Amino acid sequence: AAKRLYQHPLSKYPGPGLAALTLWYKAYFDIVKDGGWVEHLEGLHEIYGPVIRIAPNELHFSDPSAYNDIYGMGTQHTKDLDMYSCFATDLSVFAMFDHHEVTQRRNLIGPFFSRRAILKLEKTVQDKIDILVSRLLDYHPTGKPANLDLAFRSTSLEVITSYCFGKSSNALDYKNFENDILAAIDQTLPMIWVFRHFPLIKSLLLGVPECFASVLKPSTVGILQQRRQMGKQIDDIMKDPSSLENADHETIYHHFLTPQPENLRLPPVTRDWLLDEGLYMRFAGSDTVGNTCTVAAYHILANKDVHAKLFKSLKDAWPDRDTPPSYEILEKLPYLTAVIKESLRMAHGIVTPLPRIIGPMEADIAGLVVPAGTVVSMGATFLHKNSDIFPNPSTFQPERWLKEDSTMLEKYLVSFSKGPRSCLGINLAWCELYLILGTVFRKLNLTPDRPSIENISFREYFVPIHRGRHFHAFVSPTTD
Ligand code: HEM
Repeated sequence: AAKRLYQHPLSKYPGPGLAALTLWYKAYFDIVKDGGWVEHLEGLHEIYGPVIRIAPNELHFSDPSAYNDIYGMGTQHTKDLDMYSCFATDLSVFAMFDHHEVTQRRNLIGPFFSRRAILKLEKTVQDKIDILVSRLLDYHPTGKPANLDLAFRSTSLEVITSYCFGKSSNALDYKNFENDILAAIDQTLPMIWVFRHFPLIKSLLLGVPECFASVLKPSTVGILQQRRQMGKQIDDIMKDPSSLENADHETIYHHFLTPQPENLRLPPVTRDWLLDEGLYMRFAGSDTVGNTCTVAAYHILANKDVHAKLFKSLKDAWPDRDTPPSYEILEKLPYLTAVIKESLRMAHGIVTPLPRIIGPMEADIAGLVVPAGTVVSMGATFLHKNSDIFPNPSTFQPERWLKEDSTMLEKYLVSFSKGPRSCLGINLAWCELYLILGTVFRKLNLTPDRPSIENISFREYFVPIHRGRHFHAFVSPTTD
């Protein structure tokens, strides 16, 4: 213990003594304080300053310049598998750490999510959003409020499932948007910190047949069912790849199963790889977009001026309700763009600081020389809530993105992270955000039933899990 405290290369960094001694310090906030680590970390930075030793071998930074040093273009620090393996999708690109393999895999998947590819499949996305709008309008005659949280997450789940797999998840067809896949995510997500700190529990619970899991830990049954269902889909495709010819559009399976040029020397396609990739993509593509839309709707509806301005700019660009403009027209609307950027800033994307292992050499992070092998991170919330960069950070102000010098702010908007491991789905995400928020706020009048900051404050489980009751609103059509 004395060695860790006084002779370790990180001994000179400030932080709680217990954190320097043991990983259980963090585990306590993750598990016992129920996703309370980031909130605690904010308090630690107020006490100890911009760099803290948060575990025996880990530093967390809050100095804005650290973000680029850790994650920016040209960095080669690897992902820390101690954290990334808690998602049980070890073979997906998301959990890969070898720099060379990551580049190969990203080059393989990247074109499927390129802007060109997204523009080609814009109609798939718009069709799903039209279903969302019509499902929300079903609430109008009932006088009951709709659960917007589930409605948005179901939409993004449906988009990613159709886009990637060429199959509908039917997520939008369920009563009150309560579908099995989101239920499985909601039940399993709060387990990730248990899986992280007790990897044996993960192997045990995810390795047993569903019938045993239902006895051991019923909340993991959903995820096992999802694995089984997606596994079956993959088996069918691998058995008969020609079945892909019937799909309406290109899917990730087309992409993965198309023979790659010899010189890429990619490892052979396996069922386990396709399964991990598919499961991760469905998770990455659903909650992130859905949460951002919920945060956007909450703030737009809480700010009458913002709502009025947004509606006016949408109506000017989209005079006839029944003739929607294309994504390329919507993305040119300055006010809608500012609303989306501000929503991304306040929703944060992924709220857990993303851990990287310094290497292969020591590195300069925010002016400090950090030894190779050290785990470092900086959470997006620490940039997004920095009042020197974003004055009044807890106020929703799309206008901050419309000022002359606002392009300067872009580099501090890190919801999609930056650099070699930044979000692969960013083009799809932007397209969805424009089409969902544009369509919903052009076509619907929403009135929150019980707005409260609880609806969007969060517990940190990689993505934010909003506290309290989901955000609900009464729905009626706009008349002009
Ligand atoms: C508003 C929506 C989204 C946000 C805020 C977001 C955010 C992020 C962030 C912060 C990362 C980096 C994670 C890390 O370093 O561990 C990431 C990675 C990733 N995202 Fe997204 N994402 C969004 C939507 C999507 C969508 C729609 C997809 C489509 C499938 C997607 C696919 C991925 C993938 C595959 C990675 C892993 C990349 C890698 O590890 O190299 N994301 N995303």
